[in-house]
Amino acid sequence: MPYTASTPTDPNQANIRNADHRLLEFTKLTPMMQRYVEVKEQYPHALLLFRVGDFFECFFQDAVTISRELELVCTSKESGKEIGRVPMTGVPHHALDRYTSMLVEKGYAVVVCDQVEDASIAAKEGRQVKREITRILTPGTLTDDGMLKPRQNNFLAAVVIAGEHWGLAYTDISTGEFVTTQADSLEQLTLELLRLQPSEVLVPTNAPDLVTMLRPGEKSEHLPECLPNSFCYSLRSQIPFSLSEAKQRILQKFKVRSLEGMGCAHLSLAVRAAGGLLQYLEETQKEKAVSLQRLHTYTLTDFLILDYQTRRNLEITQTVRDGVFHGSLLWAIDKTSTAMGGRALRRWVLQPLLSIKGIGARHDTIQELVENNALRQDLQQLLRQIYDIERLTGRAGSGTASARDLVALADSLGKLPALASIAAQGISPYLKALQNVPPILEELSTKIHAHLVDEPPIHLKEGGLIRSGINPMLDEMRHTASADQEWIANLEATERKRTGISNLKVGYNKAFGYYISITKSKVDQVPRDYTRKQTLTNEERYSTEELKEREVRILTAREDLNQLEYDIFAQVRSEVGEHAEIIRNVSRAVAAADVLCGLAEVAVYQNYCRPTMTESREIKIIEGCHPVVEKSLPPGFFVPNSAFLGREESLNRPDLIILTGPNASGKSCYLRQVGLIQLMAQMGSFVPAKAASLGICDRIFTRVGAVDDLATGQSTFMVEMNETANILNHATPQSLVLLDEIGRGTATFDGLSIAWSVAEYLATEIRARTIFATHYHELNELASILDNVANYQVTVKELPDQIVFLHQVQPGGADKSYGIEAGRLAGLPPSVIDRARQVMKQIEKHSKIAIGLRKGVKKNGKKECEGEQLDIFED
Ligand SMILES: Nc1ncnc2c1ncn2[C@@H]1O[C@H](COP(=O)(O)OP(=O)(O)OP(=O)(O)O)[C@@H](O)[C@H]1O
Repeated sequence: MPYTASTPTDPNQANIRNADHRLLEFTKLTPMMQRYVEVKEQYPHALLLFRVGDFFECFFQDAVTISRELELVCTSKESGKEIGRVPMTGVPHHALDRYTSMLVEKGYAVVVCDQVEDASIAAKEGRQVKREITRILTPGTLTDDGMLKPRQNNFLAAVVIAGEHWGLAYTDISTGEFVTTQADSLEQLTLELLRLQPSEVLVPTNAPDLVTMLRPGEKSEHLPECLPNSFCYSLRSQIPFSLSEAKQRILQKFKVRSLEGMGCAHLSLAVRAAGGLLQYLEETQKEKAVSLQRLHTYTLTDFLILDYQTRRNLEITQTVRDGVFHGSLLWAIDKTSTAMGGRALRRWVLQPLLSIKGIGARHDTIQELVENNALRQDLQQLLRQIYDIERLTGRAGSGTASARDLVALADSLGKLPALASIAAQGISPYLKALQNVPPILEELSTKIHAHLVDEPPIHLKEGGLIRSGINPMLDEMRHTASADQEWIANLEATERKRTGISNLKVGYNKAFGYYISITKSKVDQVPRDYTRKQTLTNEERYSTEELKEREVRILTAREDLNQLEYDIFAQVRSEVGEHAEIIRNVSRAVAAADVLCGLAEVAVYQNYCRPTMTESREIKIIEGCHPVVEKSLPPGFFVPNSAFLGREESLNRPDLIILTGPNASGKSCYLRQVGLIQLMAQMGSFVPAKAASLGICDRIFTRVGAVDDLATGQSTFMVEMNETANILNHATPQSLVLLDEIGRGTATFDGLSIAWSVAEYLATEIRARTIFATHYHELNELASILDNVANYQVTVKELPDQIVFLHQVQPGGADKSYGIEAGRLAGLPPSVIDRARQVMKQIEKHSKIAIGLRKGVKKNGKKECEGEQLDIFED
């Protein structure tokens, strides 16, 4: 549906010259359009959705077109590559929410417009249809360079402290999710806050460190990036979150006798945080706006820990360079069909599991969905028709759902039995969970459909919501009202006949009610019983006793009627709200099934394999790929590489790999791909490899690249050292450590020494599974000293006038760095290159590096040297 821009004729349009030219189709710059212009400038990737009658169409922005199958296809502005698509064929307006929330979930700003005039009239007059923006939905805040930051969410959190330990409770205002947990350290707590990105955190005054840390703009080791700009926190000294008071509040709120069923009975800090949050919600009246789900508890130690740097370096939800969704892991694997599924996938990817059983249940389900294409496709087809049940139920529970929300909810609930019966063909755990749809949900769906009309109006108090035959009183009132309406309809003809005024009209407006309108030239024919109501330039408006009487009757009856309709609607809504907990349980199962169908689809199309998960320390990846780089390259271009890590009694695998290779050969890519494969396996996904056997990791650490942190005034080297210190202080033998270029931010010898000792410490003291990418070829010597260290290199082929990157990781250390060669290819002047070669020869001649070169003897897996182990650059 291509867009054709018209030439601006309205002077108002001059104001929008900076905006996208497509705005020219608006005929008037309303305040909302002005807002659109601002949004468009702020959010270059905003999509614009137009509502046209019962359907909405999408007008493409820079990056969006509509494909032949009528899907909304979003493509990257820079690369022109597709980044996602949404089916758009004849979507009824109540489906708008589903699509918009899905797009917002995926990181787009969405502008929704309503058509404000009849398209056929506009077409006849050769004009564009007038549209007005009704809603602008933005997913997050803007970065300095105009890109979208990840969506800002609706989390509200409360924290309590006792010694080293913390209680953390949070609620998602849009879904009513209400959760509590405990953290054993400040690091654990802040990691969780970073994952949640709450828009508000309540902090007690006795946690000054956290208070300082959360101050906007403040950065620290634990919170290296402050939470979003909109983030604010309240110091609630008045909320002592006392245990007994907190318990009382929770019991009262959920009308239960004990905390046992909520899993937090023994976790006093979690209870106090939850109680404090409840108190805050009550005090600030926010409680009325949230339909809280029953409190549940989770344990932070059930999940693989991904610290802030690792989330950033592995580009899990957004890319490092641009901070955008496109190019992230989530982008590569998100094939969810529902907004709930999208949210669940995000949770899963940020909280990979530690339990083999839990991971196995997800893998089993994916395997079944991979093997049974028809089952997966049938499920996905139905899932696409399901709206955001979680949020719609939340709105029903808090009394903010519109009639359209309820109809959308009913449509979705009505699909669940069919979904369950398709799932019944499966045997895996998550499909079984989908089979239990409580009958009450179907009853609710039927009830909503029986009560509400198919296309209810937006405004609840304007009537027209409830079907006939539902309430005798309503039917009676409608009957009376229609008799009066008929009387009014006949009045014009009656009065024309009585007065002989052929152009007499009966009209209505909100300020003056019903009136009889007579043109000025005919006023001498007005009967005596007419009383004047209003004088206009060319007409006089009158009323009669009878008309006044009818008017009062009609207006009162209409008000009563609308009120009764609203009451009936509110009753249905609150009935839905009463069953919110049951609906949410089912919606969680739907979201999980959606995630798994999506992951299965990715596994099928990208040829992923099911990893074997073990309790061992083994990391064995055969022909692994980087999920994002592979997807971004043409098929067959990515060179797969294997990885073997984790020394064990019987097996001679290394704990530490020293990875060398020229610039741009693929070291970082390899490093990240090993991390991503481990993470994907533990979140329950299949992995981009031919085969994989993976021991569970407790943490993944990464240290990639050297970036100055100007905001905190930390130098490249200090940032690097802080991050390295954090790794050395927290890594365990179960951890996976990925280090890229440690020691590059300082003088060569200092850097080399530090790189050496860090690698040695990791291999001998911690024995964490580590890949250490470096340009210091001297580190290859470590492999001859330590049994659990191996050298690998990324290979290149040298041709007379160029280097060909083979991107192949092979055993052995690289003996050449090709740095000067890279400089030559980059266009450094020949004289500079020649001089560099000369200088290098000199350095090589005069400096002999003797790092543990002396003959050593093996003892306890370590080679012991006769003399000093480290003699660097000794002549
Ligand atoms: N296995 C691979 N198959 C195909 N292309 C690859 C592979 N690995 C990396 N590449 C390509 O090579 C580019 C450079 O890779 P990468 O950044 O990992 O190199 P590097 O060795 O870490 O470089 P530097 O030392 O300069 O940081 C990547 O952007 C990617 O497009």
